[in-house]
Amino acid sequence: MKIAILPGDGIGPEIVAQAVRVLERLRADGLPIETDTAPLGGAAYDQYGDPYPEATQKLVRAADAVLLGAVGGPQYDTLPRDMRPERGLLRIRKDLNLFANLRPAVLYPELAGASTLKPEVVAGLDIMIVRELTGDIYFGQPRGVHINAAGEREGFNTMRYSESEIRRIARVAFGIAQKRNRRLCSVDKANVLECTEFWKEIVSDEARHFPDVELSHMYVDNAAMQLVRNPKQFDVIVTGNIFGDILSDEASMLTGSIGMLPSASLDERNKGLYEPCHGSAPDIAGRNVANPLATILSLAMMMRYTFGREDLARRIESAVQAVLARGVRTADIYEPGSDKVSCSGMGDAVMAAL
Ligand SMILES: NC(=O)c1ccc[n+]([C@@H]2O[C@H](COP(=O)([O-])OP(=O)(O)OC[C@H]3O[C@@H](n4cnc5c(N)ncnc54)[C@H](O)[C@@H]3O)[C@@H](O)[C@H]2O)c1
Ligand SMILES: CC(C)[C@H](C(=O)O)[C@@H](O)C(=O)O
Ligand SMILES: [Mg+2]
Repeated sequence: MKIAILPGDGIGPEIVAQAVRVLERLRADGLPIETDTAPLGGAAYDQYGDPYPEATQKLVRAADAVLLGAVGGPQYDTLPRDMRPERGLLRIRKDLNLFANLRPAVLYPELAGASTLKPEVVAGLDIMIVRELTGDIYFGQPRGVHINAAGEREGFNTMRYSESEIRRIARVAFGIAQKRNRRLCSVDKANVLECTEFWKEIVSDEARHFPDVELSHMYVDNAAMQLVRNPKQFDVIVTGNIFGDILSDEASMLTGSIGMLPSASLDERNKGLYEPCHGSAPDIAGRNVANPLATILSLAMMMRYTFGREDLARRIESAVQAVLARGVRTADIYEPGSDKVSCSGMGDAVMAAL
């Protein structure tokens, strides 16, 4: 099992360090893990002048799975676009063909009070957002800023999806729905955007192969509203890159904090990159206060999806649940009366519960 570790920027190194402790425990218990570390994002730009340098490319291409912290920071926001940390992240996703991004929003019962929504609205929540990750307005050409016919500067990006891109993500989402409660909601803006009307047509066509899954469609603006009105109506959501980015951040607050939301980004053969859904949180970086659970839970997803080790995934998830049940909380999920710990303190608690 070759695992590439990319700590990234901001809180990335702090949260990844806690997940690596968990990995090391699994290795000590006999799991044949080989790890190697490389920079991505701003850290890579600082070292190599490239947010996705060759050394990192080599390492991740040879790995079975990648564990990533997060990238980005205000000091990089004025760099030319291709040098920015976020571009490094988009390049690695494209390079490894990680088109299927799974973002499960699961509420641990102990955190019902940490959500900003009423406990009865979120209690028992378990939804899976399947976000297409290598297409859409993120990668469509042309893009840029030019002078238009009226002589004015104009910025533009292009929303684009090919039929095969839609079919393959639809098949992944239907497959996941089959193993859950067999309900799939495809989110689009088919009332306005041709590209997403095409999305809806192709997803509907794929439904023929999955007669046991109930397919519904929803406009993205309504979906944003329904997610906070009655999130438990959803089982699996499938959507494009930009809508999935936004809806998954929204869904994170249903679980108490963005610091709780893990993700898996998979290719056709379940090689994967695993990262928390949140960013590098420059506002709290370097203070040892970030919540490492989304990263630790991403490691659980790695065991499940890339290595087929459901037992180890459950072991990690049970440890997280046990720690939450004991009232251990980082600042983002803190409630009066609970036991407030640092980022590494949360790591200590998870290690003790493993
Ligand atoms: N996958 C990624 O690497 C990724 C994802 C999103 C944003 N970013 C980048 O991160 C930088 C900051 O972006 P942003 O501020 O919009 O989003 P962010 O997710 O980094 O932070 C949003 C808010 O959530 C808090 N937060 C995030 N993760 C947390 C954690 N683990 N524990 C506790 N609190 C946490 C932050 O302190 C902040 O208040 C930008 O450069 C952005 O481009 C990277
Ligand atoms: C940093 C950015 C490129 C990234 C995205 O938009 O996909 C992030 O927001 C995410 O959700 O992983
Ligand atoms: Mg995002």
